[in-house]
Amino acid sequence: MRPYTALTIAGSDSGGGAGIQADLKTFEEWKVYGMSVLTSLTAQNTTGVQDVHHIPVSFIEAQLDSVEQDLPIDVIKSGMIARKEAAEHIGAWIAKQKVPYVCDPVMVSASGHPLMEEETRAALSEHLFRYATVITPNIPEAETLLDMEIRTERDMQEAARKFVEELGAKGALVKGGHLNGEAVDVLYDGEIMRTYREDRISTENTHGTGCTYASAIAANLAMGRTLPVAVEKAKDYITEAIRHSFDLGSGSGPTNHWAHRKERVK
Ligand SMILES: Nc1ncnc2c1ncn2[C@@H]1O[C@H](COP(=O)(O)OP(=O)(O)O)[C@@H](O)[C@H]1O
Ligand SMILES: Cc1ncc(COP(=O)(O)O)c(N)n1
Repeated sequence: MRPYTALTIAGSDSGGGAGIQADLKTFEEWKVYGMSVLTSLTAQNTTGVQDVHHIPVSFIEAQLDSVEQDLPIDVIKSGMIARKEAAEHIGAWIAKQKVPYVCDPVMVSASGHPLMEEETRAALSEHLFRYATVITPNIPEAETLLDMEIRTERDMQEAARKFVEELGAKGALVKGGHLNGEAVDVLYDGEIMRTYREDRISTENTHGTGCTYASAIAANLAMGRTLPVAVEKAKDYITEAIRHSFDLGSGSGPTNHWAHRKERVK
C-alpha cells in the first residue's frame, strides 16, 4: 500500500506562511505525501516581500523530470508562477500528466507585492487554465483576469461561468475573502453553480489562506473525492485554520494547520 501523493509547483515563502511551505503543511495534515517543484524564492515575512529570486526555467524542468521519473503523482497544485516562459513549460508538462490539477493564479501577495509578471497573465489561460480541474482566483485576481468589476455574489457567479466558458478551465472557484460580509465562495464546474458560505472571522492573520485552501482541495482530489466535496472539506479546513490563526510576526500572521486537531496549539 502506498500513500496518496500531491505535487505542488509554487514559490517559497521564507516566513513559512504561504507558498510551498503552506502547501506542504496542508498536505501533511491531510496525510497526503507532498512533493515540491520550486518556481521562485521569496525573501518574505508577515509584513511583506523583501526580495524575489526566480528559478531558471531549465531548473524548474529538471525538478519536474526528477519527480516524474521516479514518483507517483495523484494530484498537481500550482501557485506562484511569475514568468511567462515558466508558465509555458509547466503547462506543457502538466498536459502530459493525466491527474487532477488545481491552479491557484497567484498574482499579488496579501501585502501588495506583485508575484507575477504582467505578460504572464495573458498566457495563463492558454498554458495553464485549460488543463485545470479547478482554478481558484480571489476577487482582485478574477477582476484582473476577466476585466470586470466584482461586487456581489451574482458578479462572482458570472465570473466563475466566464472562467469555464471563455477561458477554458473545467471548474472555477471564485473566492470572496476580499468582499465584506460573510466569507462566500462560488464554484462552477460547467454544470452546477454551488455556494460555500461561512461567517467572517475578525482577524488580520490571513497570510497564506489562498495557498492553504487550494492545497486542501488538491489533497482531497488526490484521495479521489469529487470537486464539490473536496471544496466543502477544504472550506471547513481553511475556516478553522483562519479562526485559530497565529499572531506571529508584526504583520498579517499565518493560518493554523493544527486547528482541527484535538490537541490544537492556540
Ligand atoms: N476573515 C475571514 N473569515 C472567514 N473566511 C475567510 C476570511 N478571509 C478569507 N476567508 C476565506 O478564505 C479563503 C481564501 O480566500 P481569499 O482571501 O479570497 O483568497 P486569497 O488568500 O487568495 O486572497 C476563502 O474560502 C475565503 O472565503
Ligand atoms: C511564495 C508565495 N506564494 C503565494 C503567496 C500568496 O499568498 P497570500 O495571498 O496569502 O499572501 C505568497 N505571499 N507567497
